[in-house]
Amino acid sequence: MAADGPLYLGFDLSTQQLKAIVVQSDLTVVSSAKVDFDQDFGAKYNIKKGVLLNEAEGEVFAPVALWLESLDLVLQRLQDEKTPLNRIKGISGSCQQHGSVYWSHQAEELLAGLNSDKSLVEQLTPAFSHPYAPNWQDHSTQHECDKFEEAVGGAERLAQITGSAAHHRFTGTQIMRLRRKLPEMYSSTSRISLVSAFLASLFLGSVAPMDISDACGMNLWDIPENNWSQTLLDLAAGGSKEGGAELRQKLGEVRQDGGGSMGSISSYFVQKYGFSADCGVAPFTGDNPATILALPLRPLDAIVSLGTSTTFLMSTPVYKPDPSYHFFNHPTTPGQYMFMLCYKNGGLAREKVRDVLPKPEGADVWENFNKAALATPPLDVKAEGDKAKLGLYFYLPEIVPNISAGTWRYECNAKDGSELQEVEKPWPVETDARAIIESQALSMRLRSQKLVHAPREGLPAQPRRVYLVGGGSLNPAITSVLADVLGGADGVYKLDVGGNACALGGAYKAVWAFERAEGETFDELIGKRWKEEGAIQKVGEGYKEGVFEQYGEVLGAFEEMEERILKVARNK
Ligand SMILES: Nc1ncnc2c1ncn2[C@@H]1O[C@H](COP(=O)(O)OP(=O)(O)O)[C@@H](O)[C@H]1O
Ligand SMILES: O=C(CO)[C@@H](O)[C@H](O)COP(=O)(O)O
Repeated sequence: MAADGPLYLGFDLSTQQLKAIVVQSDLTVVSSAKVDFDQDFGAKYNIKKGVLLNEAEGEVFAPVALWLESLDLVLQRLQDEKTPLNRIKGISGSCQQHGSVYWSHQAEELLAGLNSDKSLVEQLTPAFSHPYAPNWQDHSTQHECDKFEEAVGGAERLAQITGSAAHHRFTGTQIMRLRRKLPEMYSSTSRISLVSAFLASLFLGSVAPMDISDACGMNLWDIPENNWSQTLLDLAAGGSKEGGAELRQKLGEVRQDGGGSMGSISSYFVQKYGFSADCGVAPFTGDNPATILALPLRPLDAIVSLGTSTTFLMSTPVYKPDPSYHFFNHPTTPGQYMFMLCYKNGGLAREKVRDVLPKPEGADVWENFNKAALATPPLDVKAEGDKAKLGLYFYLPEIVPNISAGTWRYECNAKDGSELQEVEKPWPVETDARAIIESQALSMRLRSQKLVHAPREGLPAQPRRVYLVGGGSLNPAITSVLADVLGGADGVYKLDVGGNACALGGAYKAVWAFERAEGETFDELIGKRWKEEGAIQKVGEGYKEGVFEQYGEVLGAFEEMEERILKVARNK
């Protein structure tokens, strides 16, 4: 670490962890720390994988107090690492998307008057009108989703307005349901923050405005009009104009600039952890928008984030919304958009398949899963004439396609996907290891095919580079199978920070926010300072002629399998 010069701090408040990462102006990482919610606070808050469940209603939520305690703990851990917090010039971060935090009428006063001799949790509990934040895995809002689509004339139209069809986890539908279920809580709420604005507010000592990219995860922000949708605000607030106006106040302004400073850090952090009083707080954003800031992403590059959720991300100048995926404003660059696919059945679903296999004797819990995945050929086609195997492994109700929990196994002709039929009895558990990764990747390939074109003459349409991030990117078998299906004309790369990509994106956002020259874009500034060497590692050649096409042959059958399952679900 250089002995002087400014440092920047990035956070990631995701489902299972709070991570912090400190970088220099030249983007070198100098320090990091993390709190694992289950390990550090599992017993105290009775959480599993970071959340609490009310299965009867499909509710998934996290205690806000857990996050307050985790923030003090992660800062203490950074201090224990001897991180020179006094040199931190700016803070930003990334947080799980869609979650909402409900502030009470005392919030501003309590945030402004924090005493550094006490902890955040001791002082801020009365600052919230609701002790829980709905989590993105919540699926309690089907009724509200139907109302959102009805209100504007269907899923297609809602996607044109807000960038997405109605989704269970999106904040507008969550607010609408909570207002109906807990009217007193709603009326004693002064402000509602997304998780990103909540964490920024703690640092700012005042409720922070929402971020222009994260606001697109609510089904309330009209992207083409660049304003809240009055129709949707009115609906979420119970159907009246007065209700809609009140909700607009609770949500507050959306900050249009992803950079700059929103103000300096609260004296609580200066006194308790030795931050400089000049340290500034930049807007925080969602974890997926921050992931596309972890490296200079070029058009046709794709990022696959293998966290608790699996997401597929691309940056694009064209706004082409569709009900089966999401568009968000880009977190730093006006006129650019982020394309996203999001799956609930990501890391946890792969763990379920892993746990059916015999437990490995060594320390690597993934050993047997990986052996099985790599020993199985693509689609389990071992010889000419073998049927291709396709499965769906939804341990939680899925987002796209909107299918309830279940597992399905089908076979079809490997040459053209014809003669698709459900298999009578499950195939060996070893086959599932490769099939679940293939299934997740086929879904991404199917839904992103309209956004990609041939990177070079003579190649089929596919991404140029595929970057893998998140916990699952540490796994060589998962990365290899994903690469077989998705291609990637210039190879498949893993970000060397593994599970820390969005925290790093948050830290880079802070660098740009405070060091940008007049008019300098994020990509210009980061592009100049980012060195490929040491930041990314090539983990696969990507496009494999023959194998890529083999998966292409069954893409139609995969889509048909989903449609058949959806039809059965609809007729139930
Ligand atoms: N070696 C590994 N192989 C496969 N999956 C892994 C490995 N290490 C971590 N994971 C997965 O990564 C997930 C957590 O990823 P992370 O990006 O830290 O999550 P989040 O940001 O959602 O909290 C876990 O659910 C776990 O399944
Ligand atoms: O719901 C979404 C995106 O729409 C999730 O991607 C969440 O943003 C949380 O992600 P993790 O990082 O915890 O997996």
